[in-house]
Amino acid sequence: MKAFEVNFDGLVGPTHNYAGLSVGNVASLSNAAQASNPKEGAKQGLQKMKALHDLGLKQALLPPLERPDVNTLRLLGFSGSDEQVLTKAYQQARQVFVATCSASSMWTANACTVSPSADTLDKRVHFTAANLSNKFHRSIEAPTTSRILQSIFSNQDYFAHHQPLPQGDHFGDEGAANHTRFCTSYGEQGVEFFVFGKYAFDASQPAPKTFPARQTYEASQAIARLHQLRDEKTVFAQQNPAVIDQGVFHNDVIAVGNQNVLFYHQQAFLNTDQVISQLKQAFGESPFHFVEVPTAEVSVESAVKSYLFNSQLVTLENGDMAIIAPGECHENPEVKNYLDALVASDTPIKEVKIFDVKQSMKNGGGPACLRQRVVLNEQELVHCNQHVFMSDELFARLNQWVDKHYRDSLTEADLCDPQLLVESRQALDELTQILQIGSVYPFQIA
Ligand SMILES: NCCC[C@H](NC(=O)CCC(=O)O)C(=O)O
Repeated sequence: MKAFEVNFDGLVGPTHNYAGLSVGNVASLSNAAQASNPKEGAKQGLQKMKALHDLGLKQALLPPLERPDVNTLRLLGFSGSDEQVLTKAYQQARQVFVATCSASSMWTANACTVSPSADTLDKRVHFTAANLSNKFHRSIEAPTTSRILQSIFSNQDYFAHHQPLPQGDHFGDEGAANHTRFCTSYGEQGVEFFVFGKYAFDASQPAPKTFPARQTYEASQAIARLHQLRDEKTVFAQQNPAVIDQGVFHNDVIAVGNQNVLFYHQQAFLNTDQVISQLKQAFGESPFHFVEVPTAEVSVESAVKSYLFNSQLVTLENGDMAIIAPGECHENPEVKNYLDALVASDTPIKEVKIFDVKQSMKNGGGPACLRQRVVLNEQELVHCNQHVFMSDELFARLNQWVDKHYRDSLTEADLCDPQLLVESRQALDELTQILQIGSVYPFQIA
């Protein structure tokens, strides 16, 4: 049966902000406390979604989470009216407060790991919302993310949902940012590739020294078990700890794959030769393209600054592949030269399309972070919520919705403005109606 890769982009939320919350993520720390522009952020994201839709790709979206997260603040002992909860938290525990305001749900690559039905033993599409244990501000995302995923993919004949892995460092799971699927065509059995940062239960193994390894080997193994993947079609690889210490906090900051192409930096993996031979063996006879970017042409520093590898690698209608890259890739001469040479060389990657997603980039999220890939066959496609799919009408409707509800400047002090909470809840309530996803937010189900 014919199958498609659907990109579910995260919509930038009405309280999009820069709080400097992610140690190990260079952009997040260096832009801390700058004023953000939620309206511009949402529109940049919508432009990218519309452009991919116009290219003939299947494009959908996931709504942002409610922030500030008043419920979490209540769990932490702040009480009274919602307004009082915000004020007390801001005054008494400012850093805790800003963590509950994070823009981070927009990076839907981290929302979950998805295994297409062609790869799973029960032939259902499997979803596990990521526990995002390594960062407090992200560890509070999973419950609402799960509700949203279950609402969009509700038919249990086709879709299986697992609970997030247990919280805590040992099973730290960052979702699809550390997971890639290779295949000849999307509907056929593929190879699932899990990249982890460290072994949680074996301290004798190599691990980064300065910055945290967010994804563990044991978490990746657990996801593969839950998703009923075949051993011979699953490959686990360790990220090079040295690049984690240079700001490569997820594998998707240093590698991206699509169909039979792995585009990666020379220093991405701990044992590259072994990774290549395991992937070849799991993939079988069909041709596989390893497009390795040498350090001599693009340094790790340039890769981290430009987010070259945090591009989307997509298959166009004519079968060629295109890189959907952030504008920063054309501002960096090393990276621009590399890309110019790449599209002229003999690989399936024939085009580079540049997008301005600066509002996201300032928090360390490029085009790849902004999307969750869900491979769906024709039947699965008709059994999921149709109202989250991009169309000319939805694009126009969401731009109007952003114009109506979003501010164009937000500072830390604004985040405890009770009026902002009211505005955001109105916006999200309306959004759930536009997307017809039912009541998913804590303020709707309390
Ligand atoms: N896949 C991209 C994720 C980026 C995300 N940034 C953040 O959470 C920064 C938020 C802030 O600093 O306000 C992270 O590091 O997990």
